[in-house]
Parts: sequence; structure tokens; C-alpha cells
Amino acid sequence: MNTLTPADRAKYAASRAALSLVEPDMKLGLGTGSTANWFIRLLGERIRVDGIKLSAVATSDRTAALARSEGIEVIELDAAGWLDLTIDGADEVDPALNLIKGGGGAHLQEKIVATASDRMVVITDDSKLVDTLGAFPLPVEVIPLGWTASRAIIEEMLEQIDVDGREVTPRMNGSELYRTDEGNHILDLHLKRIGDPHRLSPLLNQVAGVVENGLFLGVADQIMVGYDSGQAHLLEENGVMRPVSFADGIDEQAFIKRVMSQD
Ligand SMILES: O=C[C@H](O)[C@H](O)[C@H](O)COP(=O)(O)O
Repeated sequence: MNTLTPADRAKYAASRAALSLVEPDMKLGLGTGSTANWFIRLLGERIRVDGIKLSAVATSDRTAALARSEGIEVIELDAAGWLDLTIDGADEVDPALNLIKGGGGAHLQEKIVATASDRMVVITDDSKLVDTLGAFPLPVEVIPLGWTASRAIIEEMLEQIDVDGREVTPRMNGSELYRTDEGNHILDLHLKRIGDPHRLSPLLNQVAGVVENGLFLGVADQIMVGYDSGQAHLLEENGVMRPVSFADGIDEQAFIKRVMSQD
């Protein structure tokens, strides 16, 4: 643990705590991002240590590649049909367990997978817990055809919405427009504060060309919060925080040494 940065210690702690929710033969959804990567590596370690069998649906090409490299059986969502549990990171979490996701451009697949699961548990460090969503720019995936028109319609629509900022910027990858796994672009909405996410989300998804926005409202069931102390708490919808212990056979030092040597 001492070799990790404080941010990675917290992500590791949340992921390790979430590992105790995994049971043999489950069909899992695997999120995308730096926190989800910790969970995927821990899941691979648990499969090696315990020999448990399970299968998983990935929410991005990156996640599928990492999961396979960890020896996790990756299947398609349509083959899985329905999932027992999805574990994923988030960019912001509010007290009602509503989320902003998509900082890594994967929120479309993440939302499909999470809503096709009995349960979604978010793994996060405590810096992402906010009173009100919106400081993190809200990602909106748009198809390339006419994306500038979609942006103009969104900008006009935002005039009627209770937010503190209205700048809409296309996400870039160097000098090129960012492309999602589906080949679409992302518009980042710099709203600063979202007064009514339940009003905003359907309005965004009604705009022609919008595929999906990064608001996850009523999707997450529980939040596993990790701290740089190495401890973790489970946050329920009623605001109750319960400490979580790590109930698995993983050798922490050996695991972290292996991960650090791969990075
Ligand atoms: O598109 C990316 C996902 O929604 C991520 O789960 C989110 O951006 C959090 O990523 P990270 O764990 O790297 O902060």
C-alpha cells in the first residue's frame, strides 16, 4: 500500500471492498476507468486465488482487453441476457446516489450494462462525493452527422435550465475530435451546478443526434467509498455509511507489487 499514491490507495480500497460482493457463477458488469481497472485486476487475482468461476460483460474495448488479460471470461451482454451485479466508477456522486459518468467516454455502454443488472455498485474515492452534481462537465455522446447542430440545439435548450454554466465544448483527442468505441463524438457541458438533473436528462436525450448523456439517475444502488487511509465504507441510499472489511484471500503486498510492475 505504501507504494501507491493516495488517490490509488483510495481506489484500491473501494475496489477491494467491492470484491467481497462477488459470488461464484455471477454474471458481472465491468465498468471503465482507473477505478474500475483496480477492481478488474483484483477480480483476476481472486479468480486465481480462489478458483471461482464467473463471467463478465465489459463496458468498453479497454475494459474487455484488461479483463481478458486478467483471465476473466468476457461475454457479450446479449449472450448474458441479464447481469447479477455491475461494478463501476463515477465522476460525481450526489447524496441520492445520482451520478455523472463518462469522463472516459464510456457512459453509453456503462448505462446499458448497469441498467441490465440486478444491482449497480459504484466504487469511488471520497473526493467524488458532492452535494450537487455539475462541477464535473457532463458528457453527452452525439453521432458525428450534424454534431454542430446538435450542440446549437443543446445550447439553446440550456437557456431554459437551472444551471450555473452553459458552455458546451467538443471533447478532443489531440487535434482530432474524440471518438467513442461506437465512433461517436462527446460534447462536454460545463454546467457548474445542475439544479434538476431529472428534468435535464430526458431533455438532452430528446435532441436529435444525442445518443446518451452521462447522468445516471436512480441507477446506482450502493456506493463503495475508499479513502487514502486504505479503509472503505458502504454508502446506502438512506445516507448510512457502514465500514467494510476485506473478506478474501488476496495477498495485498504481492498483488500491489505485481500491478505496479505492470504499469
Ligand atoms: O467513461 C468513463 C467512466 O464513466 C468512468 O467510470 C468515470 O469517468 C470514472 O473514471 P475514473 O475511475 O478513472 O475516475
